[in-house]
Amino acid sequence: MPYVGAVRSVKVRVPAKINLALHVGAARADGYHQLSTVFHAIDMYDEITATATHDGAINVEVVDVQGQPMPHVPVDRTNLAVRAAAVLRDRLDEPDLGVHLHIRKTIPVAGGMAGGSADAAGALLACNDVWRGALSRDELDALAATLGSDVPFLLHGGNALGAGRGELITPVLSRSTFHWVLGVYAEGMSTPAVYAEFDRLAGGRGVNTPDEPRDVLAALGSGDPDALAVALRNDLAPAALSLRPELLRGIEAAGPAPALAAVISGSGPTTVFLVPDAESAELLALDLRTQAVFDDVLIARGPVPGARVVG
Ligand SMILES: C[C@@](CO)(OP(=O)(O)O)[C@H](O)COP(=O)(O)OP(=O)(O)OC[C@H]1O[C@@H](n2ccc(N)nc2=O)[C@H](O)[C@@H]1O
Ligand SMILES: Nc1ncnc2c1ncn2[C@@H]1O[C@H](COP(=O)(O)OP(=O)(O)O)[C@@H](O)[C@H]1O
Repeated sequence: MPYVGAVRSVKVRVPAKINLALHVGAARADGYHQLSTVFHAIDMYDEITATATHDGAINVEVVDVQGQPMPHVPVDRTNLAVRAAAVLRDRLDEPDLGVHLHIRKTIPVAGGMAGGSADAAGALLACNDVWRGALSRDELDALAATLGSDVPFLLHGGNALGAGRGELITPVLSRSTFHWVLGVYAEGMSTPAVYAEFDRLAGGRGVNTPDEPRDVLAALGSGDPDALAVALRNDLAPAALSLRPELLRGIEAAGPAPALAAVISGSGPTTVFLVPDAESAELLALDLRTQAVFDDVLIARGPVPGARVVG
């Protein structure tokens, strides 16, 4: 039965992620790499507003924090939020359902922080609500995994261990809030290109089963930022640096203090600095802005919950 009723809007807020550990195995037969990763959601959000329509069309408008259009983000059916709405509509078997999606982006595009995946997770949740689809969280999880390896985590948020290609997630508790400074670049990096460079550098020597990031899990359990600092690891970093050697300047920009550690997030290029507290974050951000190594410097903390309806 087609949806009939008053026009409704639902707004969803979805966080960015960073990878506290990204252990990468060899490429699988399906082309994906086996991962053992620890996802960590931070308080940097995209907002997705879904407004139900009755014309069977799914369209999207994407603006930045100032409300300006973002010409580099596709607005056709390749937009991950549009794909998410279409996949949900197929699952509901309601071809007449339509929706207008308005995305306000804060998460850097192609920055290794899963901005597109966040929008897909947000669109799933918003459309399920606005279309009164009533799919359960488990059913949304199954759809999320078909949209991208990072999408299930963005529905859940917090900290989670990611297995398989990253889509099989197990929540992990942490004892405290961690403070981060983010070095953001205007020019993003392609995730498939970074994985391909990882394969080229590995020369066929990649391990089949990446080891579990026990040090990161223990550091989350203890809540100790010093322990987390020595445990951070990203196996894709050499590949990202090989494709963009200038990222090294950013990694080294913080000097010995107050940053505890620096790591590239996911496939890059965003570089994240772990600091002991909020005051250190302000100090480091000021220093990095003065050095002008990055196009933008932001402060964040985590973990935070995943996709949530906010209005
Ligand atoms: C590297 C990571 C780390 O969390 O994040 P980003 O840097 O993209 O944010 C992820 O593995 C990215 O996940 P996601 O961006 O969802 O990737 P997908 O859409 O599933 O896949 C895009 C492409 O990335 C490669 N890919 C992705 C995941 C994986 N485990 N192995 C891969 O080889 C494949 O080439 C695939 O075709
Ligand atoms: N809603 C969206 N937001 C951002 N990028 C999107 C979106 N939909 C599709 N894309 C495409 O996905 C690519 C990867 O974007 P993103 O998810 O932000 O990066 P990453 O995989 O590094 O976390 C972009 O280059 C863009 O062309």
